[in-house]
Amino acid sequence: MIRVEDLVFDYPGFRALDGVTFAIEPHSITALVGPNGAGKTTLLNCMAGLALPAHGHVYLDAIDVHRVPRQAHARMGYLSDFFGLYAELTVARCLDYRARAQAIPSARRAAAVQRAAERLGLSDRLKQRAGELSRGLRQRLAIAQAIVHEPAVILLDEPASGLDPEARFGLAAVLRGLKDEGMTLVVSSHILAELEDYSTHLLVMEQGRILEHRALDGTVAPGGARRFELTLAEPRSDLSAVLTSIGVGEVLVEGPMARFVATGDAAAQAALLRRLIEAGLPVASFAAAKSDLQDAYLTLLKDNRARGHALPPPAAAPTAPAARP
Ligand SMILES: Nc1ncnc2c1ncn2[C@@H]1O[C@H](COP(=O)(O)OP(=O)(O)OP(=O)(O)O)[C@@H](O)[C@H]1O
Repeated sequence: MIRVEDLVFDYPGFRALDGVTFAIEPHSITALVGPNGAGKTTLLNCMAGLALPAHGHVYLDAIDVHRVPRQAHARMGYLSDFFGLYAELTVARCLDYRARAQAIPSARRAAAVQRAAERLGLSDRLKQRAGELSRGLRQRLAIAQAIVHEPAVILLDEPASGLDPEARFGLAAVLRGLKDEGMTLVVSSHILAELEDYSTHLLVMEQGRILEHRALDGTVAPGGARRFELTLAEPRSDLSAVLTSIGVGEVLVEGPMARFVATGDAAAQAALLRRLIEAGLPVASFAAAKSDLQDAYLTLLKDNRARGHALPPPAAAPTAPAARP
């Protein structure tokens, strides 16, 4: 869906992206994380075709984003970390303005405005002025503007920053909804616990390079094998034997808790739960294992730093830098 190939971006005297390469699958939500200054915003700007790399390419399917940016923008939505809204315009006018900017034909514009408002839960706010909205609703309006042309891909830079817990929860539901409707999302954030709730992939950056890129769905092997966690109401000495007898693998038991690997979709997971209960186990909880993103992220950064940045520090920009628009 998106391919980023050997991207290099230089600010005056400073290399902010240094050979960044990765690919993003369709219908996924990629959490883009990294310490302050890692290069996340620069990467998103390059992916959106707003910053011209010194080297490398960004492809959206077959479209070279920097060669034919207008074609790319027709299929892409972008929300900057410092977005602006026209405070005096109503929600409907803000969306209509963006629909015009995206050259949506007038016959389809009203429907596009309604649809975007509906997707972001703003249908009852269409007549309200943007400047009167709460921060959470302004954020939703900004996202609605970014998707008014129904892009295949949306890039969001720190969409949760400054939102209260309730608004962040609502935002997570919105992002999940967009993915379920078929969009591909890349979301940068520092709030790892929430990213874990809705992201399907993790992309970790440090010093302008990719440290890690992996799926977050607990998949441990091709063919859909996943790691599960089971907690019993009380420990059972035969837990390991029971689990092995019902055909799950890599069983690890600790007191009333067990971790194991099993294959299959949601129906197979339901059947597995039924068999655990039929085997007489007092199941208190059973779910796909969480990856504990925060710990994994901190360990990754620590290991990378302990290796003394096996990667050499980013080089200073060798030539005149590309301008940031
Ligand atoms: N206009 C600029 N001129 C020079 N250097 C810049 C400019 N913008 C960013 N940088 C530098 O490039 C590096 C990457 O910045 P970027 O904003 O992409 O990082 P980030 O990962 O998004 O950071 P944060 O999490 O703080 O938003 C930083 O070291 C930053 O200081």
